[in-house]
Amino acid sequence: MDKIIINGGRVLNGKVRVEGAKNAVLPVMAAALLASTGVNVIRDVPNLSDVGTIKEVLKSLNAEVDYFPRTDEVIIDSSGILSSEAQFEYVRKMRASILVMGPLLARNGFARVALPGGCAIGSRPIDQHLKGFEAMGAEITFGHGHVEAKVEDGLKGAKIYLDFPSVGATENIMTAAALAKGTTVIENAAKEPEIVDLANFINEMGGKVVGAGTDSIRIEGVSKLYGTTHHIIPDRIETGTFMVAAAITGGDVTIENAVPEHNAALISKLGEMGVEITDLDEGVRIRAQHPLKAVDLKTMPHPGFPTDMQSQMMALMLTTTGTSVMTETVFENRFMHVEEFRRMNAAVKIEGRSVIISGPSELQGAEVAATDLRAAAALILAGLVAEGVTRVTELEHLDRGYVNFHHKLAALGADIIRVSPEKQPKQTPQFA
Ligand SMILES: CC(=O)N[C@H]1[C@@H](OP(=O)(O)OP(=O)(O)OC[C@H]2O[C@@H](n3ccc(=O)[nH]c3=O)[C@H](O)[C@@H]2O)O[C@H](CO)[C@@H](O)[C@@H]1O
Ligand SMILES: C=C(OP(=O)(O)O)C(=O)O
Repeated sequence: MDKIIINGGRVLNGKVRVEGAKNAVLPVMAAALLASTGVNVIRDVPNLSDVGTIKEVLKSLNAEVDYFPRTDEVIIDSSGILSSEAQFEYVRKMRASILVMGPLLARNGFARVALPGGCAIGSRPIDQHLKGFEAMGAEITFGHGHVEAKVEDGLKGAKIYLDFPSVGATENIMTAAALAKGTTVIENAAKEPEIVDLANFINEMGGKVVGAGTDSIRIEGVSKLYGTTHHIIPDRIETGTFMVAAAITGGDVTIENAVPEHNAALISKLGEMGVEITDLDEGVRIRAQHPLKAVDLKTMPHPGFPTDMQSQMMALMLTTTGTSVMTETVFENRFMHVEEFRRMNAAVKIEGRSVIISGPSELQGAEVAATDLRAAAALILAGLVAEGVTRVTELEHLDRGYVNFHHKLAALGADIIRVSPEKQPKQTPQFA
C-alpha cells in the first residue's frame, strides 16, 4: 500500500502547472462514441487512473482507443459497430462510466449499464438521467443490477426540466439529444465549465448545441457526427487545490494554465479570508500571510462554491482564527474526512449538513486514510502545516484525480515523498 509522507512546516513558493480537467475529459471521451465517421483526437488529457478506466470502458464497447501520455493525447475511433453494455467492473470503479449511456442510446437505440449505486460521498442516484432519456422516448427497465434504456424508432427531441442541476444528467441528456430527431431543451441544466467544454466538443463534431453555461441548453439533433480534434479545459479543482496549498502554508505560488473565471467562488472566499490573488497572463498568483480570517461557506452547483473543493477548503479553515461553518448542500455524506482531521488534532464538529470549525487548530502529524479523492488532497494539505510527520494512505483515491501531486508540491518546496511497500520513492502510477 503506497503512502505519502509529509514533514509539515514548509512554506510553498514557485510555479506549478495544472493539467486538463478530469471532469471534462471523462464526459468528452464518453461523447466521442457519438462519432460514427472519422477519429477523435483529444488533447491535454491528464494521466489519471480515471482516464485509464474510461479508456477501458470505451474499448469494452468496441471503440479503438490509443493513449499517448508523452503528448497528453487520446485518439478514439468509434466508427465501427459498438456494443451496448457497460459492465459492473468499470461502473463500480468509476461512476462516470454511466456517461456512455447517452451516446450508446443515441448510436444504438439501446444501452445496458450496471447500476452505479452509492459511493463514499453519498447515494448518488441517476433518476434525472433516466427521466431525460424517457422524455426522449426511451423505455427504461431495471434488472439483475443493471438499467436498460431502449428506443425503437430513435430518440426524439423533448423539453426536460431537471429537478436539480445535475452535472452528469445534463451531460448524458446532451449527448443523447445530439443525434435525436428534433430539438431538446434542458431546463435547470448544470452550468459548470465542464458542461461548456462538452457542448463545444459536440459542436466541433458537427452537433448543434447552444446555451451551455446557462440554465437552458438547446440541442438540435443532427443525423451524424464526425471525429474532430478537441483540447480539454484546465482542471479548476486541481487549480483550487494548489490555491489552498499556497494559502495554507502562507506561501507565494503562481498557478500556470489556471482560468480564474472558473474559480470565481473560491477566489472570492479566499479574498474574504485575506489571501491575495492576482490574475496574470500565464494564470493566477496566490499570496498569503497568516493569520487568515474565518469564513462561513456553503457548497452549491456552479457558479456557487464547488463541493469538490469542500474538504480542501476545510483544511484551510482549520488554520484560520475564529469559528467557521462549512455547509455541504450537494452531497449528503461528504464529511468522511472530518474524522481523519480529528486524528490530526482538529477542533471540528459535525452538525447535520454542516461542520463547525473552531480555529486555529494546532494540527499534529498523524497516520490518516483518504476516504475519497478530494479528502486525499485535503489530508495532504493539512499535513503541509501540521507539526511533525503525516502519513496518508489509500492513495488510489488521489490517483483518480491528481497527476504527480507529491512531485508538484515537492517542487514548490514541500517536504513530501511517496513510498511504495518496498519504501522506494515512486511516481504516480501510470496506466498507459
Ligand atoms: C465526473 C464528474 O464530473 N463528477 C462531478 C459531477 O458528479 P455527478 O455528475 O455525479 O454529480 P451530479 O451533479 O449529478 O450530482 C449532484 C447531486 O444531485 C444528485 N442527483 C444527481 C443525478 C440524479 O439523477 N439524481 C440526483 O439526485 C446527486 O445524488 C447529488 O446529490 O458533479 C459533482 C457535483 O458538482 C462533482 O462533485 C463531481 O466531481
Ligand atoms: C467526486 C468527484 O468525482 P466523481 O464524480 O468521479 O466521483 C470529484 O472529482 O471530486
